[in-house]
Amino acid sequence: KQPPPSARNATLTPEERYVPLRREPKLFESLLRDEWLTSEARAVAAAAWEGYLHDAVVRESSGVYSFELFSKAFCETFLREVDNYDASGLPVRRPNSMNNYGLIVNEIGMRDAITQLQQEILWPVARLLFPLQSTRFDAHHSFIVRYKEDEDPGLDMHTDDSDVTFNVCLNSNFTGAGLTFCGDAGTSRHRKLAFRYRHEMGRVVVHLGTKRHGADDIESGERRNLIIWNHNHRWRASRTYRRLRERYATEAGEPDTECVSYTHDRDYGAFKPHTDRTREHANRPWCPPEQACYDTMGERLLEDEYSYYGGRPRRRSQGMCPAT
Ligand SMILES: O=C(O)CCC(=O)C(=O)O
Ligand SMILES: [Fe+2]
Repeated sequence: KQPPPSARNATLTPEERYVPLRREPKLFESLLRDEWLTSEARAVAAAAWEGYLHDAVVRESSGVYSFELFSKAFCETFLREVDNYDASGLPVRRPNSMNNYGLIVNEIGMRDAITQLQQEILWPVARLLFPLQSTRFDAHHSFIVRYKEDEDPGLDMHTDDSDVTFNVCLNSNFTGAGLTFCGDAGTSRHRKLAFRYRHEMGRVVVHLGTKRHGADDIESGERRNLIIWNHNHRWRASRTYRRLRERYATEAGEPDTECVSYTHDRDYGAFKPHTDRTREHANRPWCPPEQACYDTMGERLLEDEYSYYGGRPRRRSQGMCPAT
C-alpha cells in the first residue's frame, strides 16, 4: 500500500520536490540550445575543440579572460527559474559563508545540465587558458550570488575553492559591483591590485581559483551571477599542486588597499577602517603567514590597535611579525 502523498513527499529531497514545480523544464535538460548560447560562445568552443583560442576570448588582465557566453533570453529564463524556486518555499542552502542571498543551482536540479555545459564548452576553453589545472574537469560547485545595497552589497577579497572559475553575469540593472582582481595566492604580489572587471550581462569571466578577487560594493540595483567552480581531482592529487599550495613568498611590500580582506588578513585594520560588519567576519585571520610578512608589517600591526589575531583583539605587545 502506498503511503499518503504528504508522507511520500517528506522522504523526497528538495530537488525532487521541485520537479513538478519547474517553470522552464527545458532548462534542466540542456543549457546548450540555439537560442540560449551566443554564436560567439559556439565559435569559441568549436575553435577550442580544434585546439586554438578564438580571438573572441578577451584577455582582460594576467590570468583573467572573458567571452560572451549566454544570450539575454537565457539569462532572463534562468533568473526566472531561480525566482520561481525561491517562491516555492523549498529549502535553500547558501553557496558559501560569504553569500547570504545566493543559491546552489546543483541542488535545484541543474547539476547535469551544468555538467554538460562544463564538458562541451567550458573545459576545452579552460584547457587552452590553464592547461595545468584543466587536464580534465570532473566535478563542479555551481551557484548564484546576489548583491543588493540593503542585503549583501559586495564580497570580501578571497580565493575560490575551485581550480578554474567561470563567472557569468545574468542581469544588467545595476551600477557599481565591479569585480576586483589582485595577484595569485602564495605569490609575492597576491595583494597587489591587478585590475577591475566590469560585468556585462551574458558575458563570462574566467580565472584560476587561486587568483585573489572580490566584488566591489553595489551602488544601485541588483547584480546576480552564476558561478561555476570547476574541480579537477587529479590535479589536486598532484605533487605540483601540493607544492604550490605550500608556497608562500614574502610579500612585495605593503598590500594595496583594494586587495585587503577583512576575513583573512591580519593587517586589514592598518589599511582600511574596520566596521561592525568587517569585525564580525574577522575570525582567525591568518594572512599573510609569519614567514611571508613584508618588511614593514610588524610596524603596521603595532599601529593598529584593532587588528585581530586568532579572533581576539591583539594586545600591543603581540606583534606576529617582527617590528624592524
Ligand atoms: O560577484 C562576483 O562576480 C564574484 C563572486 C565570487 O567571487 C564568488 O562567489 O566566489
Ligand atoms: Fe570568488
